[in-house]
Parts: sequence; structure tokens; C-alpha cells
Amino acid sequence: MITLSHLGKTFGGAQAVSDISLTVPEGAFLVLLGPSGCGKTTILRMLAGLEHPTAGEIRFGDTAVADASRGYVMEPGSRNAGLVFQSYALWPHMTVAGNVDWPLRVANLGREERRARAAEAMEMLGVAGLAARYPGEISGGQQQRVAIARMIAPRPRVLLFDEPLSNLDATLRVEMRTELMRVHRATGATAVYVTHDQIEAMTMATHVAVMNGGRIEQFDPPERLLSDPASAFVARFIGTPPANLIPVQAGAWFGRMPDPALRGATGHGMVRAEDLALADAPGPDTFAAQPVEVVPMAGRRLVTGLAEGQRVTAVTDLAGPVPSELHFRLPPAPAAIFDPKGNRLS
Ligand SMILES: Nc1ncnc2c1ncn2[C@@H]1O[C@H](COP(=O)(O)OP(=O)(O)OP(=O)(O)O)[C@@H](O)[C@H]1O
Repeated sequence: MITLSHLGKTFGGAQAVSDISLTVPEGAFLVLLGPSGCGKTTILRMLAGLEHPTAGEIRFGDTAVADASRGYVMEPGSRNAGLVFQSYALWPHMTVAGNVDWPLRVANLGREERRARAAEAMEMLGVAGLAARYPGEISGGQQQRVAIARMIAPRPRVLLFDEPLSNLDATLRVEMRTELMRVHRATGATAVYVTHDQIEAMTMATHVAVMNGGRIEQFDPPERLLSDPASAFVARFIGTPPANLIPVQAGAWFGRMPDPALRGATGHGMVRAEDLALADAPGPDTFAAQPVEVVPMAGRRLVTGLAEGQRVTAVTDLAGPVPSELHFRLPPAPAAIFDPKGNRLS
């Protein structure tokens, strides 16, 4: 179990991370998800012990590994945590086997134990056949596998990943996603994984912390982020395609189509792309839009139009040419309503 309590970090007066509190159960897979600069890496580096919190506490199980209130920080090497970066950071002058063996040597394990653990880790990542090669003699994908083998060889209780797949091509990324989930399950360790790729987050995570400006917008299982977004930021950030946030004013869509389902609200009504339909002709519950783009997806078509300056997307069965004017039909009620600041109203 990992517990963060009121964790904060400032760099020379600038607040990078503010008041983060969450608990990740033993064996879970936490993804820190958010746009560039929102503080994901800073949290991961505090978990690894590479950065010292300026507020709050981090516990691994019952053990405090950092506590800003008493200026306590446990050494990275004593935390029983393994870290893999975006860059593979393998030792170029050591073979694959030498790289995987390295943390075991640092941990002063006996020769037989080292040999067994390195072999087990290389086997698990499918790189045993490359043991005698140097990092310069294997592909980027293989290097990342070796980096992960090196991380798990000492059997850490906590696995920390900082965008480990972002240097790989799209096909390899999908393959490694599955591999990483398998490795995580096999080790039983608790994982914390930083990414700005929501597909990675949604497929791998048991828990997701969506971050924005150094704070957590929502901490929930992946499905919950979709079904029940806590803020307009989460609704815009999550989902493929993301939900439409349509402006509403005093209970009227676009300020001119009154709808009792909006309950007089001003802000945004959330309408999922799959809940928005295309109508053949204008009606009381439709609004007009200029077509912007059409994307084929899983046998259907995502149709995006521009309505009063706002991009709006619907999942449709539209066949043939796209009409020069679109009419989107609103559902009986929005899936959520947010105030002008993005806070959830209902
Ligand atoms: N060593 C540092 N000194 C000063 N400011 C820093 C330092 N490290 C991070 N920051 C700042 O803290 C904020 C959070 O950075 P962080 O790297 O944690 O974001 P991130 O969400 O991981 O971003 P990215 O996805 O781009 O890696 C940013 O504003 C960043 O500029």
C-alpha cells in the first residue's frame, strides 16, 4: 500500500505539487495522468526518493519514506522501489546480463542468488537470448525490456514508471502495454505509472489520478472517470472521443434552446459523442453545425461539426457523402452539468 498525505513540493517558491492525498492498495496499478507540467514526474521522483517533499508525508505500507514535518527522507536505495524512465539509461559498457545483474550486485546478494534472479527477470521480459549483447547492439524496444528486467530483478515492492513507452513506436507501445501488465501481475508489486496518454491510463490502471496544475482533479478507477467525471477538466481530458461540453446559459443550450433538464444552470452540459445523433432535418431538439471532419472508427463514423464556434462530435452510422449542413440532435438530458469554473453541478 502507498499512502500520500497532503504531499506538496515547491521549487524556489513555485508550487509544482499541492496537497496530494491518496491511498493505493497493495498490488494496485496507479496511473498519474495529466497534461505536461501538471506535476506527475515530481510526484514519481518524490516516491523514488530523488526529490524531497516540502509538505506532507509518503508511506510505503506502515513505513514512512518521507515526512516533511520532521525533515525525514529515506534514501532511494533503502525504499525497495524500482524506477524505469522514458530513456532506458542502460550502462553502455555492460552486457544485457551485466545490466540486469548490476542492482543485485549493489544489493550485495550472493553469486548464485544473483544468477538466479537475473535469469528469472530476463526470462520474464523475453530478453534471455540477448544476455551477452551490449545495449548498442539491441533495438530500442529490447533496451526498454532490459531496463524493466533490471528494475524487477531485485524484486521491489514498488514499481515506478516515468512514461516508459513514449520512445517506442505505436505497435511496440501496444505490445509493451500488455507485457507490463503481465509483469506487474507476476510480481504482485504496487505500480505507479506516469503518462499523458489516456489510452495507456485507461487500459493499464486499477486507479487513475487525473492531475491539473499540481493538484488532483479526480482519483478513481478508469471506468468511473468516464461514467462520472468530477470536473469539466476530466470530462474534456478523458474519453475517445472526449465528451462534448456544450455551453448552457440560464437553463438553455447555447443560451437559446431552453431545456428543463438543464435545471436553470449556466456553464456547460456534457453530452457524450455516442448520445448525440445526426438528424435529417432541423427540429426543436436539434442545432445546426458546419461539418469540420469525419473520422471512420470501428465500423462507424465520428462526425465533427462547428456549432456557434464550438467543436461538437457525434458517433454516427452516417453513410455516403456528408451534408453541407449538419443537424445534431440533443439527448433528453445531459450526462453531467458543470458550472462556469468547471465544478460539477449535477
Ligand atoms: N527541478 C526543478 N526546478 C524547478 N522547477 C521544476 C523542477 N522540476 C519540475 N519543475 C516544475 O514543476 C512543475 C511540474 O513538473 P513535472 O515535471 O512534475 O510535470 P509533469 O506533469 O511530469 O510534466 P511532463 O509530462 O511534461 O513531464 C512544472 O511547472 C515544472 O516546470
